[in-house]
Amino acid sequence: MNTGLAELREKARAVLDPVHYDYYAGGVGDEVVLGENEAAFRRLALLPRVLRGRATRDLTVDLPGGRLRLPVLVAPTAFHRLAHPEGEVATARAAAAAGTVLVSGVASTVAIGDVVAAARSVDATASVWFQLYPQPDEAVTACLVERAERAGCTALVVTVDSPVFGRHRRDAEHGFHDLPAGLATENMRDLPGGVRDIVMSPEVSWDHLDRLRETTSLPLWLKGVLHPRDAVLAVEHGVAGVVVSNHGGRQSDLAPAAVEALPAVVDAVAGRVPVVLDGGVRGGGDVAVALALGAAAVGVGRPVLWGLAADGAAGVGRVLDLLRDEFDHVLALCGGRDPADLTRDLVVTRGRGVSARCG
Ligand SMILES: Cc1cc2nc3c(=O)[nH]c(=O)nc-3n(C[C@H](O)[C@H](O)[C@H](O)COP(=O)(O)O)c2cc1C
Ligand SMILES: CCCCC(=O)C(=O)O
Repeated sequence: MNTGLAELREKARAVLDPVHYDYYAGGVGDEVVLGENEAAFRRLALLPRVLRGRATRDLTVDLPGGRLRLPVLVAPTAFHRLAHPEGEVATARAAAAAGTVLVSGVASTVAIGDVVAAARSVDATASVWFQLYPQPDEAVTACLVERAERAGCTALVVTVDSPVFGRHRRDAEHGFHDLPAGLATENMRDLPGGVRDIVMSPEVSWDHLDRLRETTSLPLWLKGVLHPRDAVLAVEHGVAGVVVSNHGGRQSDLAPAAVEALPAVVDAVAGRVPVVLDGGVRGGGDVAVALALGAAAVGVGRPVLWGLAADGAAGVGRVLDLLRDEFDHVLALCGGRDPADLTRDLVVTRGRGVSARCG
């Protein structure tokens, strides 16, 4: 892990209520996938290419829903006001200042309108995406989508890896089920039928996704895809992009490491839509490996929460700066001029030698 990120994590651990630290840090079940997401990156290496570099590198990536000045976006995570009193407002400012996208969760502790306003107060062109779980009551989903549109969000991210809540052992041990007094999921107020809670439903289907897509003209990303066949279905159902993710090891503890699921999804999608990866990205080298395996960008979840807890917007800014700086350095070391120079032939599995057929 990048040493700066490790320091921020330790600072976060020191300042956070241990119950809230464990909510952020923990995973499902035995936390096998939680560990594997990071370990899988350490099993991969990048072959440098020589004599083809450039003094300054262009890290920009264009995605449906916004331009990123570095190929790292802020993955949606719940309850930022547990980490810092400003919550998602601070995260939004930092993401906008870094020139990247905040995917703001439906389970935010600041209403989406205020999140977008915070981002735009820093950069009038900032893009904020809205993440939601498709609700079994489609009137609720439609209302959430309309709120995101009215707020000025430029894409929707539909999370589909949560037919039921993941069982997080650390939360169960602490008895952590509810937000403390004074904090609430602000997007979940005044919804049809008086609904207040986010519902996870195993009955949500591709039909729900089709109907959701008909209610909006925003680009729609599908988050939580691991099976290549689902990636193909996603394209057939008209998504603008796919996020390969096991929810940071918080849903099925039998899932593969995110980066291990990436190449097959990239192959299945075959360039028709961009693929983003999240899970276990802890340094610029991980960003480079994911891009070399075909991701257009990566998402980071927990490191942003550590930065937020450690130092509010400045801490989140530090996380994004560290990742940008380290990614740029690794790109230079690989003889890359821009992210497109990171190709799959550069990726090697440690301990298995290098194929003479590379490239
Ligand atoms: C505390 C926490 C809360 C999360 N909440 C959500 C959420 O509300 N919606 C969602 O789609 N993903 C959620 N995620 C998953 C992240 O979007 C992302 O997939 C994951 O954190 C990436 O792994 P990383 O933390 O190793 O970077 C959450 C993750 C964490 C750690
Ligand atoms: C309804 C909140 C869901 C948060 C979440 O997705 C997580 O903690 O992983």
